[in-house]
Amino acid sequence: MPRAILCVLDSFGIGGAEDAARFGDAGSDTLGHIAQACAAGGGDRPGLRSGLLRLPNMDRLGLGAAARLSTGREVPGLNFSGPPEGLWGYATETSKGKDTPSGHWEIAGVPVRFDWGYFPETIPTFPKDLIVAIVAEAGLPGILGDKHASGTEIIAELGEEHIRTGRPIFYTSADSVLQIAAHEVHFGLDRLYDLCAVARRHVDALNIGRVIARPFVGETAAGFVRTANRRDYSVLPPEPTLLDRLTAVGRSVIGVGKIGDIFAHQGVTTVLKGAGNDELFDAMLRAMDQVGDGDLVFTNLIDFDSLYGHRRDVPGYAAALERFDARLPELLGRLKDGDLLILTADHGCDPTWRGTDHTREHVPVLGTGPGIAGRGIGGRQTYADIGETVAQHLGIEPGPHGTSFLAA
Ligand SMILES: O=P(O)(O)O[C@H]1O[C@H](CO)[C@@H](O)[C@H]1O
Ligand SMILES: [Mn+2]
Ligand SMILES: [Mn+2]
Repeated sequence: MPRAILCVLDSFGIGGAEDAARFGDAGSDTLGHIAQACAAGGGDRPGLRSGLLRLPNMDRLGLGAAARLSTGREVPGLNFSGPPEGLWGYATETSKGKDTPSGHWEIAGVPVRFDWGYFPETIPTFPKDLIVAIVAEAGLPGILGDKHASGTEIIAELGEEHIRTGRPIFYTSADSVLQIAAHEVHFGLDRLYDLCAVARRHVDALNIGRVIARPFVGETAAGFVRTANRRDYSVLPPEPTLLDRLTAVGRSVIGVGKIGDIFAHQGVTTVLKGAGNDELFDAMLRAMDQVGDGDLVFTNLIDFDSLYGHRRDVPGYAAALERFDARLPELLGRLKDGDLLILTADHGCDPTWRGTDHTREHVPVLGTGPGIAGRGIGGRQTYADIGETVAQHLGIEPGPHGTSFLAA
């Protein structure tokens, strides 16, 4: 009775990407740098965590071994000495971007070989005619921002002016993205969603991957917080993904967290949401009770990236990893005969790195399930090998990209 559980720890890179320099990311290493910082006391935060990074359950599956293979370096605190108990290795991204959709689509068997459109690191960043067209169609008094920014910093900077003027905050990043932040109450959540739908149509011609609604609440700069009502308006993947291939033959795909948004709601039969990694972990466990023979549970754990990676918060990232690792036995305990669990990531977001953007890295690939013997799977040349492994495990036809790492 084969089933598959694919769990993406968003942004959990393990260093070593051969093409990192092309992104200005040579030497970035999300796991390695967090572990080194923790070993040096830089991961301590009173009431949260302290000392060496402890990830014994992922390490036992082969995380430390995979990181050593990726970078050639030891990871402080990951000292599991026996042979790894899982399928273990890393994967290299072949897609041109280091963004979330590119990473997930490649995991699902569809590398992104075309160039996304990006906005330049100038102020203003957005083309004038684009903004004029959106402002006119949406009936806005104008916009604020119009630059590259961190989403939490820009609402602290411009949130009060936004409430005063009714002008939404437009910003972007190194990703192919137009983000719009607006107050849930003063501007209105539905109005923000409508505005994003308008913007989506206008950025199609510029080949922009996503428009993202970023609602927030609070009344003053110090008190603004983003809510869980973020919504992504994504373009469709360029080819049928693993999700499409499964649902086309009648299989169920439960998307947990952002998966539905990332795949533009294609190939997902059920969506389970949750606020934060713990709720999403619970939802993943529930999903495992709902799927049957030949089905897929596909989970994205976003906090690693959005709360800690982009915020360059080493203790927060370390604590989130330790929390996930501590709960991993709950997941392992739910695996039934025929199940394949794969833990991986979509890109890096090294919290010790300059700026606030993603980092181009290898990602870990750890697989396990009842009766699956531990074995190194090496450095995979595309994330698509993960999708093809799931395809083979679930007994559907192979796709055009990638190679399964299960025995034939
Ligand atoms: O700083 P925030 O708003 O979290 O933005 C981050 O989230 C966006 C979408 O994943 C990325 O483009 C990144 O810049
Ligand atoms: Mn991501
Ligand atoms: Mn991100």
